[in-house]
Amino acid sequence: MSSTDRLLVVDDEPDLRTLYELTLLREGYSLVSAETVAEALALLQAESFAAVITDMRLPDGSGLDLLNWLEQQRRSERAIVITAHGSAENAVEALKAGAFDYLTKPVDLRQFRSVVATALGRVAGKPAPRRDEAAGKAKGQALARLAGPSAAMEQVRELIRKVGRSMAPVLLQGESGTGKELVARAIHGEGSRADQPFVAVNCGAIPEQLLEAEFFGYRKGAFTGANEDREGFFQAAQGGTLFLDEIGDLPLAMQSKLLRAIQERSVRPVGAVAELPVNLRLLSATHKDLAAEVAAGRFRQDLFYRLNVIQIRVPPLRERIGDVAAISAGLLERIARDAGVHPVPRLGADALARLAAYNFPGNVRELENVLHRALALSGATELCAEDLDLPDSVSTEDSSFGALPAGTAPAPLALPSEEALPSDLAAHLDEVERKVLLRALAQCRYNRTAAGARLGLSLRQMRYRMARLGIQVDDGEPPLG
Ligand SMILES: Nc1ncnc2c1ncn2[C@@H]1O[C@H](COP(=O)(O)OP(=O)(O)OP(=O)(O)O)[C@@H](O)[C@H]1O
Repeated sequence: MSSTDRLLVVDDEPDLRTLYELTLLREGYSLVSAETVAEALALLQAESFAAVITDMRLPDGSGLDLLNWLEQQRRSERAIVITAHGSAENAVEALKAGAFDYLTKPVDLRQFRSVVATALGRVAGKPAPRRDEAAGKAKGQALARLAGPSAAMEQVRELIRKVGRSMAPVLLQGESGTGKELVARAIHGEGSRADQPFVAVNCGAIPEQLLEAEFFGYRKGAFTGANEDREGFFQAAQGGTLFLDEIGDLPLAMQSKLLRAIQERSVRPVGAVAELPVNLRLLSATHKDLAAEVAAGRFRQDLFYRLNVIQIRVPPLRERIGDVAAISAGLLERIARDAGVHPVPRLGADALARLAAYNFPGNVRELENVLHRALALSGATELCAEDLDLPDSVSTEDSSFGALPAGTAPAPLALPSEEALPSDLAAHLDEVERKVLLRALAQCRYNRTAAGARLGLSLRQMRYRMARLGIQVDDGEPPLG
């Protein structure tokens, strides 16, 4: 038994201590117990542990005292805090104070085993850490992709490294296209579960009536068309990270169900009788001001509180325009590689100056689109300002375009002012979207995945949009009707 398997359990109730001890011993850990903060500190001073599992309420203080001590001493122990049932404040407080994760009383032993295993980078029931070469390589990749030398980006990367070490929920706030999903991937990549699944969901892209089935899965026969059991996003992300993008778009009814799943750490598939335990890290993102949404009654305060344990603001590109050169270099390399273009084109000095003078309402995604188009149209090894085809100026009022959902913000966004206003905006936008989808599909030989990728959409999002607009395409075949 190596010292990496040694645990410290702190609880003043003898029965609970015995229960935890038996459970952990059966999993193959060695452990020591303490009844008070003072005893625990004495043990911590004498040796180091892989993890500390502590009750929140202790006779001579609180679990937070231990957390603060671990933090001050820069100790490497991961802390798991056990809080009273229904005490969201305690759980959130513990996570903010640096706890790796928390459990609520009465402790579900399956959950207990799984949370401890996660803290130790193991899979419950299996003694050896399940980390392989490939995972090692995946770790840090997204963080490395997050380019930009600005102080703002450096701060974001620093926060990612820090929060990567715990299971605390993180809310990413930022305009559309600023890189929130990339930040989420980087947090996942920095964590102990980088080799487990990362599931990204665009909450705004799922029709309301399908939300529950998509999130929690369903059982065969639960509704017409449910011909087989299907797992939901929660089950797919089991052991890893679930990233809920555009969380502000979730309807209130679904917000309640999500809150319940977070509190209970279990989900019930539509049509199922039993709950399934889930153990995952929840990251969410929004371009909205969620606090204002709460004030307006459109977002549940208790859910906001649960999601917003740690907040990372991803600043708009115009606030860190000095990042444009470094981000462009990385993007050009990727675009050229995907397109099989050699050598990778450079940006000329005039092109860089042009980019630096633009205010990028669509942020990094817009920059990516601009470079995509420039590379496709130019063919030269050095791109000049003209190849970028940027509008002369975009006033800051136009930056509301930055808030358009993913994939609907072509670059650059300037509406021809002479064009007559549509009498039915929704129908007009549907028509625009239909045309864009059809064009992308045609350009990608009717391959939905490739067409989706061109528009910044996943295959799932692409399917929803196509179904909504009645576009029927089988991969590789032109549309029917
Ligand atoms: N700092 C960066 N360095 C390199 N590439 C970046 C950076 N930030 C964003 N990108 C790239 O820009 C594109 C848009 O980023 P991403 O999808 O993460 O934005 P988002 O904020 O999640 O957008 P939305 O809110 O619309 O979903 C992606 O291709 C991403 O890889």
